[in-house]
Formats: sequence, structure tokens, C-alpha cells
Amino acid sequence: MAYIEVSDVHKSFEGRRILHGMNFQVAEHAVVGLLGPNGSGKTTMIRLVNGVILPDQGSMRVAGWNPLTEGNEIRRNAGIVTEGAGLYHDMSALENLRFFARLYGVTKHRRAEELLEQFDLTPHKDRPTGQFSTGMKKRLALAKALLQRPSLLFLDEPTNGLDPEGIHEVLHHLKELNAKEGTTILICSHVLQQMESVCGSYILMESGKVIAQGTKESLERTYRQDLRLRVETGLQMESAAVYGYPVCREGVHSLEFTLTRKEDISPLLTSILQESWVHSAEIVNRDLESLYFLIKEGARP
Ligand SMILES: Nc1ncnc2c1ncn2[C@@H]1O[C@H](COP(=O)(O)OP(=O)(O)OP(=O)(O)O)[C@@H](O)[C@H]1O
Repeated sequence: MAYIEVSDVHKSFEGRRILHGMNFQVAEHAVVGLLGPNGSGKTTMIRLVNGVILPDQGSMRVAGWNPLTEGNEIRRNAGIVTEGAGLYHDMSALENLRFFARLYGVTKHRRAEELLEQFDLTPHKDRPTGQFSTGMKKRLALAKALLQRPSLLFLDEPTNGLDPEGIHEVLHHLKELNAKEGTTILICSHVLQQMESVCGSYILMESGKVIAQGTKESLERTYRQDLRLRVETGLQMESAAVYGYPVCREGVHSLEFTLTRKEDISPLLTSILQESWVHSAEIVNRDLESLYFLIKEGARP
């Protein structure tokens, strides 16, 4: 049975329909990306599954609880990291974590210190968090959300405002958390390419609806019609098809072939190598973002 189950959920604000018929599942121990553009309704969905707001219609189940009637249980047992980290800026990192540990009734001795260590914040534990960089604040917010060892973690745009190093660090900590503790993680983001390194599967949203759901491989299988292989080569292109594959020139030494299946790559490269050199070959339309646009533009399984 799914750990999070959302069935036909609708939500309007002031008569404006924001979510219309959301359906998705998240398996226990999975890391799932809820992905979609700004304003597509991701934060609204997170608030609904936490029981902070109520749907107009539909049913939900989160770790065995019903968000409509058992929101308190869900919020007590799930970690939530939203845009405002909810930290006290005058207090140090350690004081913040100890304060929230008391508030949440966390009894485990040295839990705050343990989390500071886990998130590489021990050297900064006595500094006021107001002086922290955005990346450090995000890590501390994650530590705060994990004080009660939740089995479920909701993250709303965890990489917003971070530089590449900060993004790498936060994503690394999330992967580690899932691998070591099996925490189920639902991450909302509009930055699709960042999520590829951490999520095992995706829920793709557009204007308040799920347009596709699955692992990247299953989405690829269902929606991708062709693949574009960019080859850095000295091969001369004499027609719009080379060795039977449609091709166009992308640069002086760069050709882009359109293939229908991965199995065509080896024979193509073997043929090219008989005539010229090859310095690199790369599939250029296999990233999550191009897949998202393909699905959004109406690709049909
Ligand atoms: N309490 C509210 N009252 C009125 N409108 C709201 C409320 N909360 C959200 N909305 C509207 O619902 C729409 C979806 O917002 P939501 O924050 O869920 O989107 P999002 O996908 O999380 O976007 P972002 O990536 O920008 O965070 C937006 O148009 C927003 O203005």
C-alpha cells in the first residue's frame, strides 16, 4: 500500500480553481519529486497532505492517517521544511535545535548535537543563525525538521537561493538521510534538473493537475519518441541522412543524429569510426527537463 495516497483532490481559493483532480501515490522509503512550474499548486498540495488546509473534494491518506481529520498526528510525525525556515536568528544553531527539541518533546540526549554533526554544522554551532549563509540555514532547517526522527519529510523548494555548492550539499544530505534511515521524502521543486540526482521517481504537475508520474526510465519508455545523439567528429555530412539516420550539423565538428532506439548508437559510431575520428558522443534530450516539456506538449503514451 502507498505511504501517501492522493485521490481526486480539488482545491479552490476565493473561487479560483488551483488543484483539479490531483491523483498520485508515494511508496514508503521513496524519494519523490513533485515537480512543476511556479504557481502550479505544489505548495498547496503539501499543505493539503499535512492537513493545514482542507480540500474541496477528494481523499488522502498519509502514513496511515487522514489529513482531513488527523492533521495533528501527521504534523507531529512528519518533518516539514518550507521557505521560511522558522529559526530564531538571535539564537545560535545549537540553541535553536535545543529549543525546538524541548518544544517537540524530544527526549533523546544530545539529539541536537547529533544533527549538527550530521549536517556539518558543528563548527558553527555557537554562532547566531542570523549570520548563517542561506545554505547553512537550509541545512539547519533540515536538522530542525529531523529532530523527532520523522519517517516522512516534506520539502518545499529546498534548493531555492542556494549556489551550486549549497545545492550539492543539501541534496547530498537528503540522499544520505534516505539511504541510512529510509526516510520517505517528498520534494517540491520547479528546478527539474537539480532533482535528478536525488529523486527515484517524479510526479509531474501542470496547472493543478498531475500530467505524468513514474521513474525517469518508465517516463522515458512511455513518452520519448526518439533520442538525439550529438557526436563530436570530423565526419563530413553530405546529405540530411548519414548511414540511414537523420542528421543535422550543430557546429564545425558537431553532428546531431536522430535515433529511434539506444541500440542504434553502437552501429552508428562504428560506421563513423571507419571514416573519421570521434571525440565524444552524448544524448542531448535525455534530461528530465526535456522529458517534462515533451509530456507537457501533449506526448501521448
Ligand atoms: N491562501 C491562498 N489564497 C489565495 N490564493 C492562493 C493561496 N495559496 C495559494 N494560492 C494561489 O494558488 C496558486 C498555486 O500556488 P502554490 O503556492 O501552491 O504554487 P507552487 O506550485 O507551489 O508555486 P511556487 O513554485 O511558486 O512555489 C497560485 O496562483 C497562488 O497565488
